[in-house]
Amino acid sequence: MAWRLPPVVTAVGALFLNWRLPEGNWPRPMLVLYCLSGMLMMTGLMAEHLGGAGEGEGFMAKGLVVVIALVAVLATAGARDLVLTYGIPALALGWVVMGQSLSAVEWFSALIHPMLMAVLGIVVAEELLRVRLAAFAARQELARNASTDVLTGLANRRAFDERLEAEHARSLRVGSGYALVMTDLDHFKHVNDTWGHEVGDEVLRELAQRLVSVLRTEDMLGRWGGEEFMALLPGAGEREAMTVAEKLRHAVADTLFATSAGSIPVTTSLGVAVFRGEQLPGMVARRADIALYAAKENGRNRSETA
Ligand SMILES: Nc1nc2c(ncn2[C@@H]2O[C@H](COP(=O)(O)OP(=O)(O)OP(=O)(O)O)[C@@H](O)[C@H]2O)c(=O)[nH]1
Repeated sequence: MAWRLPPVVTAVGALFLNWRLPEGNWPRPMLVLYCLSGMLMMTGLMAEHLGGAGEGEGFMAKGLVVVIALVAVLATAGARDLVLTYGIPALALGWVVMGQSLSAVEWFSALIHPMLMAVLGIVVAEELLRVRLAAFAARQELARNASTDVLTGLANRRAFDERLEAEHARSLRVGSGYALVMTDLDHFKHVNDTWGHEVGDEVLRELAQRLVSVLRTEDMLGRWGGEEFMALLPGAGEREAMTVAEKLRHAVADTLFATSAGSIPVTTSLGVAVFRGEQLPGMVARRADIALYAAKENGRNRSETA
């Protein structure tokens, strides 16, 4: 009874804490304590059994089931806690065994199984942790790929739309507002036709970097279509958005693009639209598109506002 009481007390304690402090910092230390008390219970039952005064093997088997369940939960966090929860009971057991006048063979047979289990448990726990971390990293990578444009590394259309919808909803709710700046390369077909698609791709990558370097951290740039990019400027009004559009335009036009085919002059046209309480974000984007069309019509390498 004395051996079985500590795991019960810690289990009840965990339930109590879960009730009183659901957001507290207690689950991990409590789990370690829970596991340690279970391991000590098992050690105690084994020691008594070895000393001849013990409860039968049936009790040990039941205790073992409890211990396996506890350790399995703790093992998912790696070997760190297991070294403690295995180590202390193993030392206690060694101490008990040494205190008895046993032959070397009896010593060995008493200690070999717990020791073997401890080593195996620690190895398995580390391996489990490694597998779990690898699976987590793979999931993160998958999520990143699903929202990233492969060529430029920018947010793809899907990821941009998600952010735009969130910003639009926020603007409708609290009136914060935002602006969209749509950017399109001028005569990009000519770049592809003259220097090839590879060089066209190099231009797109360099363009993405230059545009990002102009924007603030809270802004977002996404690849909207083939050679179209869209910037979302939270909280921006028309004047501010036009200033940003001009900065973007200069960042492209003022310095030649260094490509594998040599230095190429590149320009962009930009269309600006500011949120005006439209019901759908697509309506704002549509106005940015119309402004961009006007910029193309008015001679390219310029910014226009809707
Ligand atoms: N290299 C490369 N080219 C692309 C990509 N996506 C779209 N394009 C090209 O972008 C060009 C767009 O051509 P147009 O729509 O005629 O526009 P433009 O030549 O830029 O002319 P304006 O927009 O009117 O100034 C086409 O040649 C497409 O093949 C891409 O990922 N890589």
